[in-house]
Amino acid sequence: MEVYDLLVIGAGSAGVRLSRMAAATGLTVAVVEKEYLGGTCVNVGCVPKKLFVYGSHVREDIEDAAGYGWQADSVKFDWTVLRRNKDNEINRLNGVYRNLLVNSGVTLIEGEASFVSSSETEVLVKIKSAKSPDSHLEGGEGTQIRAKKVIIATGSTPFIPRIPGSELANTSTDMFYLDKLPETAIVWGGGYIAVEFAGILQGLGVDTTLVYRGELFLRGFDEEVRQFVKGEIEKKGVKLRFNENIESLERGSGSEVLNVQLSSGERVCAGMVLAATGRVPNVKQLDLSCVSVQLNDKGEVKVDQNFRTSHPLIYGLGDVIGGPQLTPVALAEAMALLPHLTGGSEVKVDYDFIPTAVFCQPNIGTVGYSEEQARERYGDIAVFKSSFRPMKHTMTESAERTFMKLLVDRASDRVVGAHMVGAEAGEIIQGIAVAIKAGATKAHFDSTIGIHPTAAEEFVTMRQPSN
Ligand SMILES: Cc1cc2nc3c(=O)[nH]c(=O)nc-3n(C[C@H](O)[C@H](O)[C@H](O)COP(=O)(O)OP(=O)(O)OC[C@H]3O[C@@H](n4cnc5c(N)ncnc54)[C@H](O)[C@@H]3O)c2cc1C
Ligand SMILES: NC(=O)c1ccc[n+]([C@@H]2O[C@H](COP(=O)([O-])OP(=O)(O)OC[C@H]3O[C@@H](n4cnc5c(N)ncnc54)[C@H](O)[C@@H]3O)[C@@H](O)[C@H]2O)c1
Repeated sequence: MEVYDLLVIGAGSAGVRLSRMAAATGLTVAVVEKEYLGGTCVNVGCVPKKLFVYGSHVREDIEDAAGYGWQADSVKFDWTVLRRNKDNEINRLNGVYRNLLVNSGVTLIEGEASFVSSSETEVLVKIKSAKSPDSHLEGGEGTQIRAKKVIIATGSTPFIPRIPGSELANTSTDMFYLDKLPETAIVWGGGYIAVEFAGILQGLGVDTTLVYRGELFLRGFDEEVRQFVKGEIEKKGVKLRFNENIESLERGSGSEVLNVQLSSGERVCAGMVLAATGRVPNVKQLDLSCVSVQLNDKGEVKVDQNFRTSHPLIYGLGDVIGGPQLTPVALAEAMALLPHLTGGSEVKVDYDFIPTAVFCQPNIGTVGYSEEQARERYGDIAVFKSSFRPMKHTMTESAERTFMKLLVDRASDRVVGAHMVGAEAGEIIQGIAVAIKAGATKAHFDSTIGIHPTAAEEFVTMRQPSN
């Protein structure tokens, strides 16, 4: 039996990047994948989600067109077309990932991996599920693989709180494969997935209510951003119920409707409940106890700063080790681990100033500290902000507004946070993130000439602090 230099478990964002980069250095690499190439991001995450966001926004684009003289009298939406075109695009991407791996010389193994045992020099892994008949992948039921090093890159999976009837709830994964859309939906949760899917569903014509147990959703984001987003989402027609939770679900007799018991005592009906209540690391099927890999108190694979687990030959990367659950972070971790495996010069992942976007409608783009965090860290903070009607909507009926905010450490003049809620906020904040990461000061922002007429130019023209 061949002994691979490296066996990667999981062909998601982290696993694919690591395996092909490692194979390019001449190591013999195998990757085991149980479900789909590209992992969560490509199949049931970032990519199809963003396609759905685009799809759902078309409704507003059509409404806005009237202000510019375009008449669209007969407008119809067909979910099956959106879903099918999305599926085709994801299939295309699966093929791209397959080619990337194969062309890099990586051996693809289809199946679910679990640990068997280890010695001082090798780890033994077995493949549980059988290979599908039309698969071009190697492996199959009972295959055992030996490797000098193993990488756990198994990602995470949706978590649904245990309540009576929780099996009736859908997860974000289910949302990508629905046969039809319901007329009404309750989105349960207040994080990224909840606000993104509330926007998608409402935009596609589903009467949507978001139920969140806390005071205000998007915990951890800048308080004013959260308040602003609340207002904007409400304008789009999503009903927001905060300080509310779901206690049980029950199928209504003879109907497709669910009866939903809320913590306030009210009982409501919905065609669907989407549990957007967080994710848990994929570790259950790995039989980690066979190799004494330890988990932390959140059930994530515990690693040191070089991504090594408690076992010297086993490493962890991406969602399964906790930290920010974002694809670019998983990729950065893979690139930082590579030199440890290949003897290259050290690369560290810098977890400060990671930019992120929430693809609610309008988008949030953010980098650096919230005002609350910045005050705690730096003390004296100058706050620059602006809220305005975007130029596009001076000619439409839309009431959508844009919000921007810069936070400056008064002692050093360094910009330590930039936040935006508005169209293409993610696109705009990516550029600002480079400046902030490079240590740009407010003086640098002020001396940068704007691009006119854009919304983004506001970031270099805010002169008067609000405090
Ligand atoms: C709905 C949704 C939207 C998202 N949107 C964004 C976004 O817009 N931007 C962003 O940056 N991030 C987004 N994310 C997060 C992003 O998808 C993850 O952070 C990223 O995919 C993590 O990569 P990973 O390699 O750690 O894990 P994954 O991509 O999940 O890959 C893990 C792979 O391991 C496989 N696997 C698991 N166990 C085994 C086993 N025992 N044997 C073999 N294979 C196994 C899985 O099938 C999977 O393919 C989103 C997530 C979700 C759920
Ligand atoms: N645009 C993006 O980059 C993007 C998009 C989607 C997801 N993601 C990543 O995926 C991760 C997971 O997303 P998510 O939205 O599922 O998780 P999350 O952690 O962001 O939000 C989970 C929500 O569920 C609520 N919740 C948890 N347990 C609950 C319970 N028992 N009862 C009621 N409510 C409960 C929490 O209060 C929280 O509001 C995110 O943290 C993010 O890193 C990123």
